[in-house]
Amino acid sequence: MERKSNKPIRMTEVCLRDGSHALRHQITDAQVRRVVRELDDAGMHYVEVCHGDGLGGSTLQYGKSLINEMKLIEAAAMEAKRASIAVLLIPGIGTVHELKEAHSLGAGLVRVATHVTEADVSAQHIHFARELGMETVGFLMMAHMAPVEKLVEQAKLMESYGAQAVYVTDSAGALLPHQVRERIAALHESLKIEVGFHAHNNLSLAVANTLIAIEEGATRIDGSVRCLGAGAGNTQTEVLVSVLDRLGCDVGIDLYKMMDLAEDTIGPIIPQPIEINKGSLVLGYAGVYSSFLLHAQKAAKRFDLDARDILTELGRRKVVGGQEDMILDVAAELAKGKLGV
Ligand SMILES: C[C@H](O)CC(=O)C(=O)O
Ligand SMILES: [Mn+2]
Repeated sequence: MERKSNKPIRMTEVCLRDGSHALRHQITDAQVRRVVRELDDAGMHYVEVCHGDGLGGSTLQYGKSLINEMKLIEAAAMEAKRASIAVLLIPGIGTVHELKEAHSLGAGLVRVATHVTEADVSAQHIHFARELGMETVGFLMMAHMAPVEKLVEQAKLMESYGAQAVYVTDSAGALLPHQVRERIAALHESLKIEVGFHAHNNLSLAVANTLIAIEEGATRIDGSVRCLGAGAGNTQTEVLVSVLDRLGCDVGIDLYKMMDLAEDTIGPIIPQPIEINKGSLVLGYAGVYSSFLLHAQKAAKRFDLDARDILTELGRRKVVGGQEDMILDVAAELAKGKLGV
């Protein structure tokens, strides 16, 4: 495979963070321990562990965690011999206090996540993480909502604050292949630091888009084993590793071990198939944050509505991560017949 970067590809497994959405944040420490142990043994580079909405996300608004994420981070760090434990932090949801605690328990990398046009709110957290000595990465969410020039501008801000890599984050699984190509190419050209890509599979494009990202120079790549992530899940790790292997690109991850983990360890944890169904498809089609799916389905039940109508209206309003309260507002308005469907 032709790649614009000659740096090694390093993968982050997100099933224990993005997958937390799909599991309604009910992950146990025993599950975390087993998954981390097996990922570590398979050669995974980074394993992200925390609430689905990042540090501090366990709230009524985002969903309460069964087990305190700090306990999960500590358990993960105890199991990982080679892999680095990563956490995600959305400034405002998580604070520097939680970051400090996560670091003291063994987290080695933080991804500071903001909406794609709001990189400026990441400055304090990026600086703080660098002072702690953590590997520090910027994560620009809902990347389909900004034109290429804006994305480059925002990524450069994160670079100037000290980020060591910046991700294009396709939170809604809405980016089309040519849009991934132009975004990653522009960042690879404009930044001195590494570029990453995080996909959601709502339009069944996650693996294909990830391959394009790698061709265009992305070297930090996210996957979720068995697609365990929000919406239709992420780039399926074991599938990506297989395809990369077929393309002659060795990422140093043991394929059979990943397959066994997907089948024997993750399979029994998943309460419902993570698939492209009418709900997750609408996420990608309408450009809605993937973690809104289960909240919208719950609201649809409560107000006797079709979740697709709620999601479509949220997409029309260009709602972004952090505006989860809008899901109930929109559902209530639809139920009162205030909005046409
Ligand atoms: C907090 C979000 O779930 C982060 C993420 O994985 C995304 O935007 O996608
Ligand atoms: Mn995600």
